[in-house]
Amino acid sequence: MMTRIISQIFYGTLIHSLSLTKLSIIPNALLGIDKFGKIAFVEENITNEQNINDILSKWNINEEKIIRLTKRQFLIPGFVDTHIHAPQFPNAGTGLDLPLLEWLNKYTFPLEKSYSSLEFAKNVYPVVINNLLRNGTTTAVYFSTIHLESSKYLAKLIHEKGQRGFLGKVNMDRNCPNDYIETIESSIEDTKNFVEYVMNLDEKDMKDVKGDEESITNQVTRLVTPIITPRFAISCSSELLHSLSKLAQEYDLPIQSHLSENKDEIKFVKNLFPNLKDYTSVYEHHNLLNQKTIMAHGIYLSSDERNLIKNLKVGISHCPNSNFSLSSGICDVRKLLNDNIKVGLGTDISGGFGKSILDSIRNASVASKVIHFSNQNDDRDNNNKNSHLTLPELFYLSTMGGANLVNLENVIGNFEVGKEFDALLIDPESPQSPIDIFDYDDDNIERIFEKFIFLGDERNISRVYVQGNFVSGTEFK
Ligand SMILES: Nc1nc2[nH]cnc2c(=O)[nH]1
Ligand SMILES: [Zn+2]
Repeated sequence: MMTRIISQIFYGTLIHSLSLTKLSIIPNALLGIDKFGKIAFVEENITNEQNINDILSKWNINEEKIIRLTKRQFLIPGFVDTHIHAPQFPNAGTGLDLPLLEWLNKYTFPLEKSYSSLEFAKNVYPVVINNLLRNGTTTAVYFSTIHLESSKYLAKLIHEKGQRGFLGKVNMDRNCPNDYIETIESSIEDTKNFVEYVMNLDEKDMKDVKGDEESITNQVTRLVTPIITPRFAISCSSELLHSLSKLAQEYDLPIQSHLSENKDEIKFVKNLFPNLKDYTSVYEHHNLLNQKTIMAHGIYLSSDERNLIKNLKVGISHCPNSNFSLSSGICDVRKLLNDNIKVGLGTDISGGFGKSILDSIRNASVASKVIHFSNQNDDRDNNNKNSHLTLPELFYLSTMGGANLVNLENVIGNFEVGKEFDALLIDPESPQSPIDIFDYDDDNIERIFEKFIFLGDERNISRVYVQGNFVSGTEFK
């Protein structure tokens, strides 16, 4: 007897990653979602109405639950932004004339301190989440500021708007302005308060699911998770770093920070921790590196540091727009991948000015080509191991790569049966679409997908789903 209740079906083309190099395009697929937002089935090559009807009756579904995609529309998994500063949104697109440490002091800290006012936060944060959802970011790994009330408000908003989010209250107790700094005691106390508040946000949803008869096989994941967030080694005392690592262990939480982004930053860290071997060792020494840690940037890592990162299963968030915009440098992602290090993409707003992961993909492509031709002379015989990132690789990084960083590789990132449905319905022919399609394209869906990745924008993202829920886009009539 088939008891599982199917709440929605899509009929059309699916595009997703099966591995770093394997992009899968499935035309004429029927994808069913159950009432928990999980993918119940994917049937391939369904080319006639009889086949559709057979599946509908097998699952006891009524025809009205089918959303039929047009010939050129397709579904892709939602994008994962593995590094974004929500409070820096008002600065996006401005202040890109200075390198990191000067940029922080002149532009970033003065903006972030404004979030001591909840009213200020209320004017910014809804815009941030709406904007990201519109751009197809179904999961975001956020920094907020040091402020407890504004950070709680942001967590509640992510939850209400139905985005999947990892949110950290920022911790910093040194080398920052007098009016934007915490004591170690307030930092820890506020972080505990924040963590407990966020953990309770999803309680109700989890209970609703638990109360259901099918709950044992159908547990869904929580949508909003707190993440421990020492800003970076420069702005945290050793004592604070130790206390934060204890907190992460006590609550079994992920951790995020910045690592090896800028040469002056690396020198400063060396001065602050002269007895530790390198920047990565500073975080390791304080027990902050494990498989739940996400470090942004990692541009100047030595092979020893890469080894440590690989062995401890730390993920690197590659934020190429920010790396170009703050003149930080170019991260050699190919080298990280060759070392089997987990990599995802991030926007790093407002170090980077692009709000969409499509922008990160494009900048990651350019960055990898620049690295490739600057390496060409040394590595002529080793072309494959050092080549630029391909389209399947870039797409993997933006979806499955991000899922790996947040340890949700079994929950989101592609359309495997049993995963939760975080997805985007892409319409290359939407009104005002920036994509031109010609007869020459011959309805080749792979070409149209590639055009979306390099030319498309939010106008092509017609509908956005998180855990099966419609969270942004246009309603179907
Ligand atoms: N890009 C970036 N790097 C940082 N390092 C410490 N804080 C920041 C920040 O806000 N942005
Ligand atoms: Zn950052």
